[in-house]
Amino acid sequence: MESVVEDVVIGIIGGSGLYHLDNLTPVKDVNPETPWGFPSSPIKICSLSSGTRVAFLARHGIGHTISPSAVPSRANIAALKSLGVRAILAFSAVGSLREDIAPGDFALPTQIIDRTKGIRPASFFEGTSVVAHAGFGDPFALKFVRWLEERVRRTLEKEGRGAKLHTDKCIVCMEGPQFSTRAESKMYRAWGGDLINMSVLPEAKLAREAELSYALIATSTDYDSWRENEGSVTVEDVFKVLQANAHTSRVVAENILDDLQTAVLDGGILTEEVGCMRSSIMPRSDRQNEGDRQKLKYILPEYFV
Ligand SMILES: CSC[C@H]1O[C@H](OP(=O)(O)O)[C@H](O)[C@@H]1O
Ligand SMILES: Nc1ncnc2[nH]cnc12
Repeated sequence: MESVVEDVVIGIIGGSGLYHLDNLTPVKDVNPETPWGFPSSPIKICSLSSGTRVAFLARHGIGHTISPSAVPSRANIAALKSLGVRAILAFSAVGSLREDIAPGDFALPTQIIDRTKGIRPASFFEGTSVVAHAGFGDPFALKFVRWLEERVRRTLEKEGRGAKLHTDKCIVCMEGPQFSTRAESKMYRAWGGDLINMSVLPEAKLAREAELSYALIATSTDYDSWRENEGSVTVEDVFKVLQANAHTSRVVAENILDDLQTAVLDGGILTEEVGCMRSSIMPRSDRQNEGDRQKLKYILPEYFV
């Protein structure tokens, strides 16, 4: 197991367009091998000018070589936890299902609709003899999300690009890799979806199982395919906005990470997730396989002694 990287308690997961945080100073790369394999890319430990260090991971690999269905999310979450990370701030390029969420706007979702197709390993307990049912009614760490709201909004205002922050939104996570049909896009709107991506699951579920606080900054790139008389989304549309959104994401990270480090170390924004698996794992039985318990110890050392 990779040893804890001193002082690193925040993990950043960068999505499409956000493959590095080059406004921070690189300290070193680490590449922990977990019981679920290696993460998408080596993890970059980066430092702010204050000395605050964070762990950055590119979800699709540095050269965007991993498609959303093939992202090794279990290895990603386990690797971050093994370094000592306690809160994950993830970024994602998303489609907008609402007129008022324009390309270039940012959003902090609080709910998810799962439209993945069961082909992604979605639990650390899958394939083991240990059964657990993590609570997922509130799929994001709500205290962490609330903490972010004011700070992200202020940063967007200060940056002056006109990007708005939308809160309390519902994100649909689809399988892909193809984009949605027009009928699906309209159906998601009727269901109450506001945003759509291909990445928030199983990432958010695995963070919960590993007792990590997880929040997503959704950066809007397009209007998906629901608008009458408009073309349906293409990668070309997404790319038109991706670089500007990635730049703003780096500015947001740089502006909030010092305060976030303090908040995480205080523990004030972590209270919901820490300890949540204690009541989610089925009681120990002598039928549980010892090898499985050792594997799970990697993410939950308190429960698998
Ligand atoms: C490049 S468009 C579709 C692709 O972009 C998003 O990636 P990420 O969430 O990692 O920013 C979306 O989820 C899809 O994977
Ligand atoms: N319209 C869209 N659908 C799914 N994922 C996306 N990522 C960016 N735009 C998207």
